Amino acid sequence: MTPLLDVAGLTVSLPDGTRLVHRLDLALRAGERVALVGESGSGKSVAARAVMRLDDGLRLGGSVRLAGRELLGLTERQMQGVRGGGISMVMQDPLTALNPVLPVGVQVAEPLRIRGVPKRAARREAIEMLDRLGVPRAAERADAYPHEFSGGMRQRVVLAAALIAQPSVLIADEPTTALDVRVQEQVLSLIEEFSRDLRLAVLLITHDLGIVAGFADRVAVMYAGRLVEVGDVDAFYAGPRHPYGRALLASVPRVDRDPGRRLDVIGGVPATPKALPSGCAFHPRCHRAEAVCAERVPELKGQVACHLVTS
Ligand SMILES: Nc1ncnc2c1ncn2[C@@H]1O[C@H](COP(=O)(O)OP(=O)(O)OP(=O)(O)O)[C@@H](O)[C@H]1O
Repeated sequence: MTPLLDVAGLTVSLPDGTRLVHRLDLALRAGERVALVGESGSGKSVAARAVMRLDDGLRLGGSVRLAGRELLGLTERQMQGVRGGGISMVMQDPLTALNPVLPVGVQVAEPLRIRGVPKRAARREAIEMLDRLGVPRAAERADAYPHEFSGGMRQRVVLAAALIAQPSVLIADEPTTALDVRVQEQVLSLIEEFSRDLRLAVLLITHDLGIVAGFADRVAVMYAGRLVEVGDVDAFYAGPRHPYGRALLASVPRVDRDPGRRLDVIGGVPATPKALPSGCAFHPRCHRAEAVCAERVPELKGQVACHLVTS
């Protein structure tokens, strides 16, 4: 079956040629939920923003197709039609995503207004969407301002704005990081509900493996700008194939293990795409497919990538 979102060989570089994301391949089917995990700086957000074409200064290569339509060649005007309607994105901090001086109902309705829906009809739909996402007294609350909402309610408002124009793909970049655990679960289960009911494909970006198991169908692991592993969620939790995936999983607290046991720590300095240790396999001059050869590059001992391959 043709994927709904098909990212193939996506490369994102700084103007000086430094690669932040290197040949990323990832496909999402309608209704599928994929978690993109990896530690801070591994390139998850850069990749997601590239799919949405949000970073002007970065150079993009490869291909991003939505329902067969190539997005990388589209003009900014054409992309504005895709954003919100085809692919929507929800970010970590709902406050920065919302305009503090506009009532939330107006902001939720905006994607419909951009698409020519008359004001009253757009407001009606915005209230319905807020209600569906569990905002109490939605008709009344639509006239309130973002600061009058709690963090969890604000994230529901952001979600309502992201979903109102019925996108087929939702990219959620750490959507629950700023929320407490109970609200985190509520927001994730709302996203899951939409995914199931409306066949919404979801790419959930997170560094929290604790929330992935109950949510995703597949897990994709990024490390230093590369996708190092993609697999079914059950297979991933049963035994990640890549050393970095294994290290990531070992550092997650689990109730079924000795609660007194100290968590594994991923040692060394994380290799970010911008600051790759020289001699690392991710370095352009190295031809090794595996992460890093610590034996061949002894000065790399102590770097996280070496630990992984030699452990
Ligand atoms: N516009 C930019 N210009 C230069 N470097 C950038 C830019 N955006 C991101 N980077 C760098 O690219 C790398 C990847 O960043 P990115 O935000 O994608 O990481 P991430 O995996 O999403 O991390 P986090 O979980 O902390 O959000 C980092 O080293 C970051 O400093």
